[in-house]
Amino acid sequence: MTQKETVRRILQFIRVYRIQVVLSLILAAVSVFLSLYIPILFGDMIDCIVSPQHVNWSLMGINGRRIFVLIIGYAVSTWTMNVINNHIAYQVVKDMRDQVMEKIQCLPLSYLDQRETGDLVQRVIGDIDQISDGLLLGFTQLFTGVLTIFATLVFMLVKSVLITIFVVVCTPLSFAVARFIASRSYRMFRLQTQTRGRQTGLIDEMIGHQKVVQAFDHQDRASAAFASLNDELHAYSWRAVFYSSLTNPCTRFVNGIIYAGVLVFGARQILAHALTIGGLSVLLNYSNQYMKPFNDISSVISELQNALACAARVFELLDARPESTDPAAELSDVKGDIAVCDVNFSYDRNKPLLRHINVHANAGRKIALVGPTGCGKTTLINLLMRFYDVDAGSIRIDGMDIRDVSRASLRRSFGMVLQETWIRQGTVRENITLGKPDAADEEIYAAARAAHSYEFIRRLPDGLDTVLYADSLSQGQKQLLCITRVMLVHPPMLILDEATSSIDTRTEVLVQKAFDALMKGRTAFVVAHRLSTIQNADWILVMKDGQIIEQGTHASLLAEHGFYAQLYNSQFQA
Ligand SMILES: Nc1ncnc2c1ncn2[C@@H]1O[C@H](COP(=O)(O)OP(=O)(O)OP(=O)(O)O)[C@@H](O)[C@H]1O
Repeated sequence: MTQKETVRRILQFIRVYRIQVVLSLILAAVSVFLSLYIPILFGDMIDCIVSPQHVNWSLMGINGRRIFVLIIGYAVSTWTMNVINNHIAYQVVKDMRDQVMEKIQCLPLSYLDQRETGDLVQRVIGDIDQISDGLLLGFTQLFTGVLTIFATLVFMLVKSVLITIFVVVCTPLSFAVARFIASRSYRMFRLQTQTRGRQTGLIDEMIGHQKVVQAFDHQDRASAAFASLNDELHAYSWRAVFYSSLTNPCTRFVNGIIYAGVLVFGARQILAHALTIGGLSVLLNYSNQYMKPFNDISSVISELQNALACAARVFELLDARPESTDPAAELSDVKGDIAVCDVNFSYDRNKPLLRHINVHANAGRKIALVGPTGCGKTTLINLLMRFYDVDAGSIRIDGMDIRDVSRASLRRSFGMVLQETWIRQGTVRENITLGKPDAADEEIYAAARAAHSYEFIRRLPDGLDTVLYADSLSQGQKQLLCITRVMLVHPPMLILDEATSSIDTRTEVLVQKAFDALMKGRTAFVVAHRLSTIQNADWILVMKDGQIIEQGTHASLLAEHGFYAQLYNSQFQA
């Protein structure tokens, strides 16, 4: 996305608040005008001192009162402008975040799968915050900065054309000096950071791998390398400090020269009666402040560049293609007859994964999927839930192609318990009733009893009202809670990813019992990691490299002495 396009998109978000934007711009103009007009009144006050013996007190009083009113006006306009700007930035960012969150809900899983979660979180939180900061600075500093520069020039021109030209001509000198020093100190600071990084790496290596260092008698060489890095660091640090501490005195020196020049030119104009002493004080004041908006703008520009880059990332997410449209037909009164007919699928067109998968699960049957890691078990589950669409073939439930019914009704018909248990922050009740928010306590308890979680829920300090956090429960308890959650909604079909590796034996027995209870009378696909738990499955599919290489019951597969028998024996022996 080009920068122009990004700016156009940001402006679309801002356009909604155009009244506030116009108000903010008017207030910015007022505050700039007042901030520049106040020095003129001070100049007029100086001119009230006609001679050491003669001061025009009445005019001074009038000007004093004017200054008082203008200062209050300046304070009020600046404050109001800041409040409005904050409001606009907050609202724009809120609208953006709402749109992004809405978008994430309707993105296909393939989009989310292909991206790092951290990167997406960064776009929603960090990038949008950066846009907010950029907008705020853009409104408050960029516009006022540009306006201040032009208004100062006009105000100066009115007072003295000659002095204005002098200040404008000398301004680049001050910039050149600041830039020269900044580029040198930046280079040194960068070298200093790099060297510090190398030094940290060396220390980490020496401490973290002390045994290896000693074993290879490497201490002396490591110490010498450390000392040389220390010398380098000292040299760079010294130069960095030297250059950076030069910035202030040098720019002050150049500004001082400009100031002195204005004074000399001004004195000559006073002698020629082309300027008053008050007028000169105004010009001195302006020349002193003329540089400030330039510095503000240069820092705002880098901030704005950053905000634009962040905005481009956010818009890229907003422009991602949503899931294909959903048919209106609903999957209802599901009996649970699942047929996977000659399905082919791949995440990457060049790497075929599932090939010619055929499975038929009659209603109420328990189908186990086994096979080595990466063979495609989870992928088949992803297709059943229509997180991805098949490339060829079809998946039918009670004879209906799952592409002809809404995704929501399809997913509602499946109960899913995955290895990665998802417990959200909230009470036990909120966690269990995720799929049925209006469930009565009796229903919840009945589900909990059936899922063997009743006992541990009862022992929690506030029972169903206990608030859960990420680490409140053990892995096994989390799994029991997830089973209870599914038990409560009575789905006709199940997808279970058996995870028993990090559960103690007693809880494992409970989880197994809970799974058995859950599966009673329901069609279930079980991804099995331990073959001991699926011996009673009605049908076992053995997958390898994206294909079903064997299928049958536990006994028939063992009798085949094939891959399953090999897997079973290896686990059994282990
Ligand atoms: N979202 C994805 N995008 C691209 N490739 C993927 C994606 N998910 C899985 N894969 C790849 O597809 C192959 C099958 O993965 P899958 O998760 O289905 O295997 P699995 O049999 O469930 O393995 P495990 O037992 O380890 O869970 C693997 O090579 C995996 O790297």
